[in-house]
Amino acid sequence: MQLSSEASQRFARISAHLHSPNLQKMEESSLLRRENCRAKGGAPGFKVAILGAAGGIGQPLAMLVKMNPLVSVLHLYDVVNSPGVAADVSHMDTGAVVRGFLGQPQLESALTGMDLVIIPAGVPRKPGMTRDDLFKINAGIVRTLCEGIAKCCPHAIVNLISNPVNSTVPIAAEVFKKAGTYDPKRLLGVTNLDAEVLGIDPRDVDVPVVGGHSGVTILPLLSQVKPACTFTADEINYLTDRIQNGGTEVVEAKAGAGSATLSMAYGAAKFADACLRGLRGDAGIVECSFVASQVTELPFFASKVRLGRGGAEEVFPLGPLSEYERFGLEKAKKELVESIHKGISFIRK
Ligand SMILES: NC(=O)c1ccc[n+]([C@@H]2O[C@H](COP(=O)([O-])OP(=O)(O)OC[C@H]3O[C@@H](n4cnc5c(N)ncnc54)[C@H](O)[C@@H]3O)[C@@H](O)[C@H]2O)c1
Ligand SMILES: O=C(O)C[C@H](O)C(=O)O
Repeated sequence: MQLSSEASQRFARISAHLHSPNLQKMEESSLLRRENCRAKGGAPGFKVAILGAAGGIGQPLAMLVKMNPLVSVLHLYDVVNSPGVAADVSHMDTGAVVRGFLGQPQLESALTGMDLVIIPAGVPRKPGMTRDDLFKINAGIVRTLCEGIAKCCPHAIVNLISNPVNSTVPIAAEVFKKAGTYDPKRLLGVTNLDAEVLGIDPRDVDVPVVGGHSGVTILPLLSQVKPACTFTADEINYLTDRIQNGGTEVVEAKAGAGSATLSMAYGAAKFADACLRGLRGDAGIVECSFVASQVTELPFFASKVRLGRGGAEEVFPLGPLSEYERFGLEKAKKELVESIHKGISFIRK
């Protein structure tokens, strides 16, 4: 086939590149150039690491974060399979430079220089288990990963997904306190999935879901729903139960194959995007998250927070509660105090 002169020149240029003796150096320099590229709109791109990136949440989350124009570098870390996930995701034609890191020896390289670290590492529930049943395995995983964060990217914002969140966030806080790097504004438990099981189009409704992330600690404030509407007592009981047990519904439906992964990856990607827009300095970024808090007498609590350059820069109070919600709040706090104490004493023991 006779190539046109322009096509043959282009072919010659590509062939010269592919056969160039310093191809690897050229590729690295182009990756470095992209790494420092400006995100859309001229702001610097952010560097994000996912720890547990080969998991049921980690893989779709990696894909969704790779699609985020605010991300210039994406590090995918796991103890298995992360090089393959990185190779796969790197073929997406979006801006972020993707690298894979495998196992403890590569944890520090995965973390160094990161702006945001998302942690879905750890085992999920099987039917009949509570999230607290995951503590004995996941507590140690979260401790080790957070020790790496304290050493390699102490100023990164941390999005903690690993359950039991009501205990893993206190664990992370204690690790950071021991390392002298603790900034309560930069440690956020991911609980936004709870608000998306209302059974109505979540794009049309906003309900603050406060407290924690397990059973009765998940407290939807239906009296504060926007747009405003009133529910009957039966509807309030039904909706509250659906939201508190949304995760368990998925665990039972998956019948041993795990818990929410695709919906969690979506929720976590949205939450990470909110954190990055806050880091960029956007105003009015408000999400619910399990954070260090003075909203109640407990040291940690989930409520609406305003995300900014410093992380959760403002923690909002609960606002007016119905009698049903005040009762639910006392039940939530009773369980939460135990979970928080369990996390803290795991490190302080
Ligand atoms: N916060 C929430 O709303 C929410 C929602 C869903 C799931 N979860 C929790 O997220 C966690 C992950 O769930 P999943 O379905 O993705 O599980 P999964 O088993 O599919 O994936 C977990 C991944 O973590 C990795 N991993 C294990 N030990 C590790 C370590 N030391 N360092 C790095 N990676 C490690 C595994 O290799 C695996 O790839 C579970 O604890 C689950 O309960 C939380
Ligand atoms: O339910 C689980 O165990 C996973 C997660 O916490 C969820 O709410 O989906």
